Order: sequence, then C-alpha cells, then structure tokens
Amino acid sequence: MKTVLHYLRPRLGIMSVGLLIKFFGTVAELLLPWMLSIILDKAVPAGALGGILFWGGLMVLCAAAALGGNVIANRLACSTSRDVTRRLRHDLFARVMQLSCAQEDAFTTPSLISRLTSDTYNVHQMVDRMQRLGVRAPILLVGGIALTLSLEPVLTLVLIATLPLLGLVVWFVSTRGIRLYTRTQLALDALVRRAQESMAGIRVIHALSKGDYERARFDEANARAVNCDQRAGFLMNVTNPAMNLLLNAGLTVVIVLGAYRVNAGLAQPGSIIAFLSYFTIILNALMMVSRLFVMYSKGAASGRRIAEVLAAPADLAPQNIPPVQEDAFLRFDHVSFSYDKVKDTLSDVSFSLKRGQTLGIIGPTGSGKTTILWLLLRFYDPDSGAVRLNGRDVRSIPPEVLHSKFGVVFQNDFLYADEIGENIDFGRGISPEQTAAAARTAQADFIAQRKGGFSAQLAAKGANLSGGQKQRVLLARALAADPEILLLDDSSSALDYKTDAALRRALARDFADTTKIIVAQRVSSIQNADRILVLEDGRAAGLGTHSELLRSCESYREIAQVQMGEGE
Ligand SMILES: Nc1ncnc2c1ncn2[C@@H]1O[C@H](COP(=O)(O)OP(=O)(O)OP(=O)(O)O)[C@@H](O)[C@H]1O
Repeated sequence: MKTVLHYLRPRLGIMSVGLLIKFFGTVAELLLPWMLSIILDKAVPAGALGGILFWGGLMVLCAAAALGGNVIANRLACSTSRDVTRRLRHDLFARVMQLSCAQEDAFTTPSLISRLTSDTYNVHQMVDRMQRLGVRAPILLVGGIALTLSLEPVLTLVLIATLPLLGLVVWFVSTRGIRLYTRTQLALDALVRRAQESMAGIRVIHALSKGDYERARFDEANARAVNCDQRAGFLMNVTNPAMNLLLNAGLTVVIVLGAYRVNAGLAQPGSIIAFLSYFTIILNALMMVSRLFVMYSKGAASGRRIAEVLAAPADLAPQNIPPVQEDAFLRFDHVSFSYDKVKDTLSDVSFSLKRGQTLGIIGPTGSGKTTILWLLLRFYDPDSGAVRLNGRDVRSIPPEVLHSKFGVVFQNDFLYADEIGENIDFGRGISPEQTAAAARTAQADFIAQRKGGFSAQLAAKGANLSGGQKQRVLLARALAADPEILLLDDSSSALDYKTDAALRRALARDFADTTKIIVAQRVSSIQNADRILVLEDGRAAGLGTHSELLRSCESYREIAQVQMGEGE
C-alpha cells in the first residue's frame, strides 16, 4: 500500500476536492429521511402547508446536491485512478526494462507480464473504489447511526449490537482475501506462461499435431486459475449474504420493537419510517464497506507484487573498480560463473583479444558459449575473475555506456511487426545510407529486391521472412550503428555455405576495426578467426588458431573431422 500511496501523493489536491464534494453530497443524501420524519411527524399533523413545502423543497435541493456531488466526485476519482495507474505502469515497465537477467529469471517473464497488466488493473480498481466509497460508506455509516440515535436511541441499540459481528466478518474477509487473491495472481502467472509457450510454439504444435495435448495443458492451468479465483470469490460471495442475514435479523427486531413503541405512544410513526430508511442506508453502507474490502484485498495483494519489482535492487549499478593497465582490448580473466550457484556453468575461462581481432567460440550445446556473451554484456556478473574492456572492468562501466559499444545478434532474436528499415534502425536514428550499407555487409540484398524495399512491412517476429532472411536483417541491425564489438550467437546457422562465406569476407573488409566474437556450430564459420575458444562443459578445452587447435585440441579435431574431414 505504501507504493500506491506514494503514487497518490501528486493527486492529493484533486483528491481532496473530490472527497470534499463527496462529503457534502453524502451528507445531503443522509439528511433526506430526517427531513421526511419532520414532514410526517410535525408539518402534516399540524396541517402546516408552508412547512410541508419548505421541507419538501429542501429535500429536492438536497437530492439534487447529492446527485450532482456524486457525479462530479466520481469523475474526479476516475481521473485520479487513471493517472495513478498510468504512472505506476510507466515506472513498472521502466523498472522491468532495467532488471538484471538474474532478477528476470527470479520473477519470470509471465509474472512480470501479469504484474504489468492484471495487477495494475487491480490497483486501478482499488484506487477508484476507495475514492468513490471510501468517504461515502463511513459517512453513511457513522452519520446514519448518529441520526438514528437522535431519532430513536432505544432502537439504535439493536443496530449497534449487530456491528461487532459485522466487523468480525469484514476482518475475516480482508485477512483471508489478500492471501487468496495473491494465490489467484500466481495461478494467473502460470496461465500466462502456458499461453505464451503455446503461442511461441504454435507451428511445432501444428506440425506434430499436438493441439489436443496443448489444449489439455492450457485447460489444466486455466482450471487452476479458475479454482483459485472461485475460492476467493466464494469467500467474497459469502460476505454479502452473511451481512444481509445479520442486518435483516436486526431489521426484524427493529420493526417489532418499533411497532410496540408506536402502539405504546413512546415513538412517532414518522421517526420509525425514517429509522427504517436509515437502517437500509446503513445496510447499504456496510455492503459498500465489504465491497471495499474485496477491492482492497485484491488491490493490496497486487500492490505488493508491483512493489516487489519496483523495489528490486539495482544490482547492475556501476561498481567502483579501478582500471588496470593492459594491452588487450577485451579480456576474460579467470572467469567462473554459475546460474544456480551450485554447479559452475563456466570454470576458470580466460582469453584476450586486441582491437579488431576475431574470437570464434565452438563447443557442444550447453557448454556455456552464450553465457560468455551474457557476461561480456554484464547481463550477469561473474562469481570470480573479471571481464575487462580496455582495462576497465565491465562492472565499473555504466550499462548504457557499456551496451552502446556492442552490436549483437542472439539466437532466436526478435523482429517487430514494422518496416524492415525501422527494424534495422531500432530507434537509433540511423541514416538510410548507413542502413543500406549495413544490409549490404549482412548480405541482405534481398531487401532492396523485395517490393517496398526497406519500407516493406514485417509480420510479428518476422514471420513473413525465411530463417536466413531473418538472420540477415538481424545482422544488418547489429552492424548498422558501427559497433566497437560485434557479438554473433549462432547467427549464420540458417545461411547457405556460400552466403556464410561471403558474409565473413564482408565483415573482415567493412568492419576491420570491430572486435568480433562469433559463437558457431560450424567450423567453417570460425576457422579464419584470430583465436578459437573450444568450450567443453564450461571449461576451455582449447584456445588457438584453427591450425594450432587441429594439432593440440582433440575435441576440436573431432569436430573438424566430422564437419570437414580435416585433421586426419
Ligand atoms: N538463465 C539461465 N538460468 C539457469 N541456467 C541457465 C540459464 N541459461 C543457460 N543456463 C544453463 O547454462 C548452461 C550453458 O548454457 P549456454 O546457453 O551458455 O550454452 P551454449 O553452449 O550457448 O548452448 P547452445 O549451443 O545450445 O546454445 C546450460 O546447461 C544451460 O542449461
């Protein structure tokens, strides 16, 4: 709730005006039965037409004030909740964008999506309802009880006697509600994850005719989410009838007692009618309070989930590490790293490159090739050792400065549903000439030949391109900003051998000063690299040129033999 209150602070002025209008509107509404009792008990028996007209006119004015006040206050409440949600969503998204990969892994993507969508919606609803009902319900409740006390103190005691029981119901609902709604949100996270997985793999699912299997998996997650929501809903649904029961029981006692008191001449009929109206008003106010607690339970649970992300520490903040004097441009210095902090993913890996040199990385799947790139980009920090650029530890370089040095193509990289040119530019203001040059180096000549050229529209994830075309657009994107360091993670695997060779020649020619790290499965993609790192289960099994490794590294010789028949 602290987080939500923080976002409400800039709106305090407007909220106060809205709540003040709500206050007066509700007071006007509350006075209506009291005025009715004056008309019935005083003006009518005295036959005072002037009195009847005066109080009747006042009632019309009060009713109009109540209506107008409510409408204006509700509109103000709406604008506040909209504004709070917009700012909250904006900051949450900005924070999500800055999360480290380790934090992303911990929160999980589906959970972050539902925090950005359904959780912010729940907070929106809570802020909205709190303003609409938060003032109205207590005034109707407290004011109603005060007025009934002045009208009929004896009967009011019956009303007051039921209040502790009602309070107990509200307390029980709100404490259990937060727990149940947190569980519901977790089930929704799982549902989003299932939907995301199925959408991402929809072609494989079709190809393997696994539609039924996926539907069953989705239904299972769906049923769990519905079940959790049902439990929370059941608790909330029990609240209203339970309160109704208590209040109707009280109402029955009031009617019986009221009839007895009128009969005995201890009370007037007008007061009893007004009392019954107040009883209904108080009943409604209590219903509002219980609804408020439902919204509060949901909103508070969601607010807590949002606050967790906003409060996540900036664990990639630059650290104060003094630079060292060294001749290498890029150095991995005895780096060890583990994702789960149990088993090392990389163990004591070292290599260095001079500016403009190329490192090829090869090794079995899961040997840690991509992890080396993650550490270079400081998506994760090494557990021991250091990654340095020009003698500066990457942990001491501000992320935006560090990342501006890189051009990257990752495995399964993404393309927007936008023009090809926009996908290459990626919001960096790259000139059309630079874009065209990058596309030429990336061997993406097909773009110019395509209808619309660089303005041709891509489908989401580049679905209207072939695998090889996609890789070449992604390469053009990586090259367009003329990076100091180029990281290519298995990014030419879909290219035919001829195009792959042409790409390597173009890179060597047009990006001679760019330091390149190329992760590849094909020996042919890296055999001309200045150095090749052979990884095996996170360890450097070999480091050298192609011919050196053929002589000295058995596992490299085996790969080369299988792929090219070399080294025998
Ligand atoms: N985010 C992560 N959390 C936990 N473990 C991970 C994570 N990413 C990768 N791993 C694990 O770390 C190991 C190395 O993964 P990495 O992606 O670096 O391998 P790779 O050599 O690039 O594999 P491939 O050739 O298949 O792309 C694997 O065992 C993988 O399961």
